[in-house]
Amino acid sequence: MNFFDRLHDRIRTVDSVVSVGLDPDPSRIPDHLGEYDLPRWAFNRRIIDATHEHAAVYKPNAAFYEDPDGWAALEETIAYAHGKGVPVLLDAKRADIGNTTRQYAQILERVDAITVNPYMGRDSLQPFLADEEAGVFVLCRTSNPGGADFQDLELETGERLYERVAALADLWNEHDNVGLVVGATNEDELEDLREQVPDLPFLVPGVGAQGGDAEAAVEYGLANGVGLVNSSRGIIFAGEHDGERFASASGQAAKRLKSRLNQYRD
Ligand SMILES: O=c1ccn([C@@H]2O[C@H](COP(=O)(O)O)[C@@H](O)[C@H]2O)c(=O)[nH]1
Repeated sequence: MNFFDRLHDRIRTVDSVVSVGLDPDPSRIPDHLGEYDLPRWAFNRRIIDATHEHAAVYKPNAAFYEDPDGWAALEETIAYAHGKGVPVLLDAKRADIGNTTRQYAQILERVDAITVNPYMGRDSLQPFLADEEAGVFVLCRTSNPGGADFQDLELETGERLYERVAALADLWNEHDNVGLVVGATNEDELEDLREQVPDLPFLVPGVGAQGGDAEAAVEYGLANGVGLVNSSRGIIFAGEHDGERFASASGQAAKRLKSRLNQYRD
């Protein structure tokens, strides 16, 4: 079954478009979890237990797992999320030349969806796009301040670079498996892109810690009711100073975000 059909079902089941970002910064994990072999996994397990009823997906960012214990923590996290029935979107921003990108795409055997970087062009994304079951979210207009440096450049045609990316991603969507990453911090661009590509679901990061606009994220992020609004630190570190009660604080934060976003859903 296609990722976006699975996501549609998941959104209906939990009545939520919240993507819970699993970015377990080791410097912020509660001290008492330090006694575990894999503190990041111990942390994520508790976060998943507390948030899964509100999570449309989990979005681990690969940056927080790129060391031997990290890979192990990520494997456990993916299996546990799947055990709870929650799809996993790996935020890895992948793509490279042919043989390398084919290797990168192997990860789709273990996760449901991935973020990719379009900068190297279509061939660098081909093995991801060819996987009909997986969701492929193409970076389009990112939430960071420097996102404008390249993405807002005006091309000879008069389009912005991010608009060209959206147009190409729409063409690459032969298997209905492509979405865009568009930050909640860019309200005008969100609106512009929704008009340009009405059928592509967006992954919208940047609400919560980055201060993006939750209403715009929902209004423009969803295509036919399908799309994702991500918060990572705002959920998983909501109870950073609550000691052993950190996980229940994250559950409450996920529930609050779900309710807030649901106000704006049709
Ligand atoms: O444009 C982008 C693309 C990806 N991200 C990622 O989303 C989360 C956001 O974390 P918060 O703690 O909610 O700010 C993180 O993994 C980023 O790498 C993004 O923020 N913006």
